[in-house]
Amino acid sequence: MDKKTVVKLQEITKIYESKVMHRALNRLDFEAKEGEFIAIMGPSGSGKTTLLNIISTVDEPTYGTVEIDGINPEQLSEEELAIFRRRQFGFVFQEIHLLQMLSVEENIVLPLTLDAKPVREMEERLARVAEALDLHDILQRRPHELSGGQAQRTAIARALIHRPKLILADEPTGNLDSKSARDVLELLTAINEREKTTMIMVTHDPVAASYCDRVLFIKDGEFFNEIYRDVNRQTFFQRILNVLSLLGGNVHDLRTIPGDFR
Ligand SMILES: Nc1ncnc2c1ncn2[C@@H]1O[C@H](COP(=O)(O)OP(=O)(O)OP(=O)(O)O)[C@@H](O)[C@H]1O
Repeated sequence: MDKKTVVKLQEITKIYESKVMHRALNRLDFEAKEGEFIAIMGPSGSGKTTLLNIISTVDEPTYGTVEIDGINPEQLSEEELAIFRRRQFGFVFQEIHLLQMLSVEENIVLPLTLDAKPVREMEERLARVAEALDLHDILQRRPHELSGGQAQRTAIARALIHRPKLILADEPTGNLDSKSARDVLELLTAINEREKTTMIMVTHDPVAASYCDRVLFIKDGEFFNEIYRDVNRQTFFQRILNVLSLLGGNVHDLRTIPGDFR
């Protein structure tokens, strides 16, 4: 049976009208099926974050249609949209937005607190994500007492606790050392496989992208190429590098050099 389509973007154009008009996306089509783990890559300024913002309904396209889980967000009121976003999405960013006054535990359950879920349900779900992400020993700590990897795992726990349909990540490993980055990617992969959560991740890092099922490359706001993972992550990584070298752009975008692959 065909997998369900979770995200469907058709002919998306985004024009920023500041002092000079800028076309950040040009007639881009994009689809994500249930359970897919997709990386979006492209040179700096190619429109990756703009695309992610449109998928997450934080921004609207100038032209084109967006459908998330069969719903057109433009037809929702501001309030409905805020609730839709909170329930359907989990966000993981490079800059980890944990609330400093709250403990790790309080940060993680925040999406459930906002939805006024019963305490028992919160506790059960907290226990489950804490176990999966190896966080139980640090639940009472404050964010400033965490390592980068622990803080990112806390942010992932918060993004997962309400079992969203879709996890959206913008450079989730950008600020981590290579060991913590690998831990986070392995965790995301495990969650993706176990829970069938759809994941879309913007990244400059070909190693991070090699954990995904599919890599979409964009250039100047347009579709450039798309490749699918094969059995071997090392060969997938090589193929990603090949497309990146065709894509051109700034070499500084490639924060990981091939020798860094593990
Ligand atoms: N609010 C805005 N107003 C005007 N132009 C913008 C705005 N946001 C983004 N842009 C422009 O749109 C283009 C795409 O930006 P976007 O942030 O989506 O790129 P990106 O691929 O995520 O880049 P990077 O890898 O550097 O984060 C860039 O040329 C950027 O300068």
